[in-house]
Amino acid sequence: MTSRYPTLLSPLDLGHTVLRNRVVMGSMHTKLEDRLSDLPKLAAYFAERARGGVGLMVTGGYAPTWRGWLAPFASRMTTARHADAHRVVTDAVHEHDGKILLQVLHAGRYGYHPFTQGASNRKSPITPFRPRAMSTRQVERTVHSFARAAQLAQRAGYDGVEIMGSEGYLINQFLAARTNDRTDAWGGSAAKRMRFPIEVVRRTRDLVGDDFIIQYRISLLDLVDNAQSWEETVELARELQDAGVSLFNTGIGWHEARVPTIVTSVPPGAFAWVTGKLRKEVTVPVVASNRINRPEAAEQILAAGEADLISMARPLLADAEWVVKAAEGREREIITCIACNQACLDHTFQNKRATCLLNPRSGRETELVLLPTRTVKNLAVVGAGPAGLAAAIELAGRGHRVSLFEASDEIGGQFKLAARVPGKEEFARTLDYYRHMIDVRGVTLRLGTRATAEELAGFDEVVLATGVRPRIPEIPGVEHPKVLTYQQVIDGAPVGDRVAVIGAGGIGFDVSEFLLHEPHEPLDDWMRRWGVTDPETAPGGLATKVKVAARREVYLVQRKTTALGKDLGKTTGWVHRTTLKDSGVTMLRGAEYQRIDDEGLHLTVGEKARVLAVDTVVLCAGQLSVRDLVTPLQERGVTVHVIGGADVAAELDAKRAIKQATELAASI
Ligand SMILES: Cc1cc2nc3c(=O)[nH]c(=O)nc-3n(C[C@H](O)[C@H](O)[C@H](O)COP(=O)(O)OP(=O)(O)OC[C@H]3O[C@@H](n4cnc5c(N)ncnc54)[C@H](O)[C@@H]3O)c2cc1C
Ligand SMILES: Cc1cc2nc3c(=O)[nH]c(=O)nc-3n(C[C@H](O)[C@H](O)[C@H](O)COP(=O)(O)O)c2cc1C
Ligand code: SF4
Repeated sequence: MTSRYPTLLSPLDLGHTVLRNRVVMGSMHTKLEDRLSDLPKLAAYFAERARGGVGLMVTGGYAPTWRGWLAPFASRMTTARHADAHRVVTDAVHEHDGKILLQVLHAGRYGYHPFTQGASNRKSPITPFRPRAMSTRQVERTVHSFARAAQLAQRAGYDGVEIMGSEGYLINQFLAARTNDRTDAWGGSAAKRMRFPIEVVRRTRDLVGDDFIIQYRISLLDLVDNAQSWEETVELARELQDAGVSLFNTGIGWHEARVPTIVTSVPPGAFAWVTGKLRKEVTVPVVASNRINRPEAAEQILAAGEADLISMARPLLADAEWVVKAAEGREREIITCIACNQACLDHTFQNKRATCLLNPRSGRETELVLLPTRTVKNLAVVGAGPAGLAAAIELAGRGHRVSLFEASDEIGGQFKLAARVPGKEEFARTLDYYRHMIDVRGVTLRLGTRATAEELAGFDEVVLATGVRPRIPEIPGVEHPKVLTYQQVIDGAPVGDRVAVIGAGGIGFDVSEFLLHEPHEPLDDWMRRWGVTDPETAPGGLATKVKVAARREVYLVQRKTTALGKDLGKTTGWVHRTTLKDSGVTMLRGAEYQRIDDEGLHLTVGEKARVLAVDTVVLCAGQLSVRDLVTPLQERGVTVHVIGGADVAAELDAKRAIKQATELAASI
């Protein structure tokens, strides 16, 4: 059978070694790196991906000195003891013919601790700690520490290292005038600012010899002011190549940049063009990165000559078998990363282990194990939202006989609504995956069937995943025809030009986006809206933002006095807030609702009475669990498990729903 992905799945000869395909698993700090005692779990995590066919993997960032830590006691590679402990990881990967690089990352002023050092003492806007400027001697020692970390990685059995030169960490802090005001040999001109990474690579190559991969993650778009020009980036790349780099990986945007680079609303493949620009300037292979999650897209980027390899970080967190599924023509079985960040990057910021919303086994390979069942049961799952879908396919995967009841004529529940929100279009892939897996695993799907206690009583056990319904707040006039629930709006009910959205949780934000913008925004429009441009025309690729005309006048209102959107994800909330602000949405907090009538929504904000003269009021005021089958089933003596929104009606919590479903499936 000829592959649909001839380039993606073709080997790449690096001279001293051959990569079995063009798929790179990008670096992700999962928190399993931080303690040596967790390395067997990290080994299992990488082993699954090596078994799944990934060509080359990169670990999360390891600091080359303790001052270079991302956070106190985070991962570092500084002693022979560390190196020897890593054998378990490299052996596990090699056993499955994979290859793995250790990422060396010095956080510089991004270190979240009081002992940070930087090229200068300029504080970053995203951490509370002011770094100390390194002395000339400290700079030299730090250069050596990078090379020493690489040497230790070699001792540990790694196939190479990735040197982290992007996202605003120490290396960028040397490269950019905005963070380097040194007057010694390491600053003062573009050439002197480049010296640090060039020396790092040169000394690393000297210590590790020729037969060891040095991948350098180069910042192609800094997306901050006073950053590198494209000429400087090209000059740097050429110097690094001469110093011994084997491959270039792409880095996009410093962490302090106010341009989204990895969230769902970033169009897939958004930055491949800039990797393509670099590819024309160097002779070593280059890797495209960020928001590439499907095999067709990866193949297209390679076929267009924009890159030699494709990095996927979160997509391979979501599905360890991504490569083998693509190779075998089982694309619809791929759990496609939807770039929600909810269980990966948001966890990192909460100091929790990274996993995946869609795949709770990820990062817990040795802990959440779904084995074939010894006692086949006849099970009913009620509700085909994320909780019921995950429960049904995982139970069937273990060998149980599963019937899945869904009252409506489509699967998806609330998640189906999410997929219609502009910027969340990819959520539809999740539903396609479940639709397909229902067939693959032989689940009996009964659409358009509202399950009753009588028919459910015949099953061995029942999983209730009946989800949530919108909560209707007690506001006089709430029954006025201009009032709609979020569900009615997203289902297509007519909405006027001026709208008040009651409730500024995740759904309130999403409904506002739904009312303001068209889905499937073209890449060019997205770039203009966020001020992303060709770095040849503006240093760092940062241009002035262009406003997009909003389709409606929207008021987003909440009772709470806290900032709107405060409870949205740490890594995604600011994107939603900025989008709505840029679209002219009026945000009101501390509102007391008085009534709704022909005039509009009457409220008081502080002591002041106001009328929002709107045509439509949309209720996004929370949800209630649907649990009407619990008692009738229990009265019949049926074993009932309640999961997902039916258990706890939390907003935007498919993560909890799917995790609970998968854990339940492992236990029945
Ligand atoms: C606009 C919007 C955006 C969202 N965005 C996100 C997001 O970005 N991230 C996130 O994590 N979450 C998001 N969510 C929330 C997420 O969709 C829910 O947390 C999730 O769907 C809850 O899953 P569930 O399976 O428990 O319930 P539901 O999705 O409510 O599904 C329950 C299903 O049960 C069916 N049912 C009920 N009673 C019966 C019965 N007696 N017989 C048969 N079927 C029955 C219903 O028809 C429904 O299909 C969003 C929700 C909305 C509305
Ligand atoms: C949980 C998490 C941790 C990450 N840690 C690192 C890291 O340690 N070093 C690094 O270079 N990039 C890190 N990244 C960024 C990824 O390498 C990658 O650039 C980003 O996720 C976008 O690519 P993707 O869409 O393929 O996931 C991390 C990303 C996530 C989600
Ligand atoms: S949690 Fe969301 S962003 Fe992270 S890997 Fe899973 S689907 Fe992708």
